[in-house]
Amino acid sequence: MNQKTMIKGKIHYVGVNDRNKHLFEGLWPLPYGVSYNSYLIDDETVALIDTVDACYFEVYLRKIKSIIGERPIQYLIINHMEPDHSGSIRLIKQHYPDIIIVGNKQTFGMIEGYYGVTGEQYVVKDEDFLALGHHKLRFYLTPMVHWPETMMTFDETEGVLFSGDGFGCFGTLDGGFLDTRINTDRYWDEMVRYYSNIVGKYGSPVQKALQKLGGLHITTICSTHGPVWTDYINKVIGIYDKLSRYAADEGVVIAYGSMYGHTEQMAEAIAAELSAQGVKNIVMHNVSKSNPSYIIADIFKYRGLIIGSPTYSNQIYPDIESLLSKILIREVKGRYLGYFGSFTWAGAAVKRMAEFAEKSKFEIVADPVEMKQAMKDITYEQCEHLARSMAERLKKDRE
Ligand SMILES: Cc1cc2nc3c(=O)[nH]c(=O)nc-3n(C[C@H](O)[C@H](O)[C@H](O)COP(=O)(O)O)c2cc1C
Repeated sequence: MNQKTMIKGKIHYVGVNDRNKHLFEGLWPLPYGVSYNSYLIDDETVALIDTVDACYFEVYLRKIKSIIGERPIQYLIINHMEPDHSGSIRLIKQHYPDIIIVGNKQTFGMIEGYYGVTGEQYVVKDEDFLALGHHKLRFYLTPMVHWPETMMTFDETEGVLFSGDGFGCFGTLDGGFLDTRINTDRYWDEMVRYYSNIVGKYGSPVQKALQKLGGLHITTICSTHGPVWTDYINKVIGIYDKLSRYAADEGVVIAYGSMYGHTEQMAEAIAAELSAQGVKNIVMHNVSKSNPSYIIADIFKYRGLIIGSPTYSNQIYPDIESLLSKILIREVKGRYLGYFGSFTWAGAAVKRMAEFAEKSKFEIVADPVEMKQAMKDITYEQCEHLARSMAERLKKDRE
């Protein structure tokens, strides 16, 4: 058995690592890099599942050929068309001109549009089937997890789910790719950050996909990003299930902007009182310093959210405005909200945050606190009142 590529049965890992990209989607930092996973089934009929970013094509092709030599690949199964996975379709087609591309109705328009690739197709509907020999594949359409064409491929022989971006996470695969052969510690937080930022808006389609997959006996999850999961399947599915229900733990994220430190002092006063009230999980983010992907991840983790902003040119502080937009886009649900702001001559931030509060449909725990210029005794009292109200609301859920 070739432990460097072998997963189960005749399934091999042929993915690559990207240690060069700084920002995924040009937005989200990659401190541990990212992997683009592709899988090769070296059966009587050979199938390739998803491809990799085109930058890595040479190393990718070498991996494929190290397994099948000069044998042809009959099928290229496309679970997801995002270019970090579909990027090598045209090059694969050039090397394997007779390859039959497998996708659903939504897939092929995108293949032609992105890559000008046409040719023989197998257009699958939900639960259609493809036998390769030992491995027997069934296709499950999972639209909007997180593009319209997304689908998953299930190998009924060995119980292996090729899940596309579903169950994915950031982080390269350093040496091994199987969860049983690597230290998985660094992937858990990166899974929450990946889900909340990349897939986060699509909680309801993810729930539908989980229901559809609920009856399958899954022994292995082969996602397009991160480790191949065998030992931690329940944990991985549990994380995706919890996050897609917007369920969260007891705790409070305080995200604030501050130019000269006064709004920050309000945040400090709130945090100190929350702690005095017995709230243990308090995460403070200065939005000018924390990348928003970490703030969003924490907002998915915790039920309490307190936002603070100075008034800036009669508006909310720009980085707070951007954060509020990210929260609304992701349609985060079921959070308890408090907010506070500051100004020097005419306050606007608190008014604008009230508009956000209404749109978010979050439960507001107390009146907002608005401070003119600097902290006074009354500001401390108001901040502490806001914190106590948040703590009380969180504690109710303990009952
Ligand atoms: C570029 C700029 C624009 C500002 N615009 C307003 C404004 O429109 N209305 C206002 O009352 N204060 C305005 N301020 C004052 C800030 O709101 C004030 O300095 C801030 O609330 C203090 O909080 P901080 O110490 O946390 O930055 C502005 C300050 C700056 C630097």
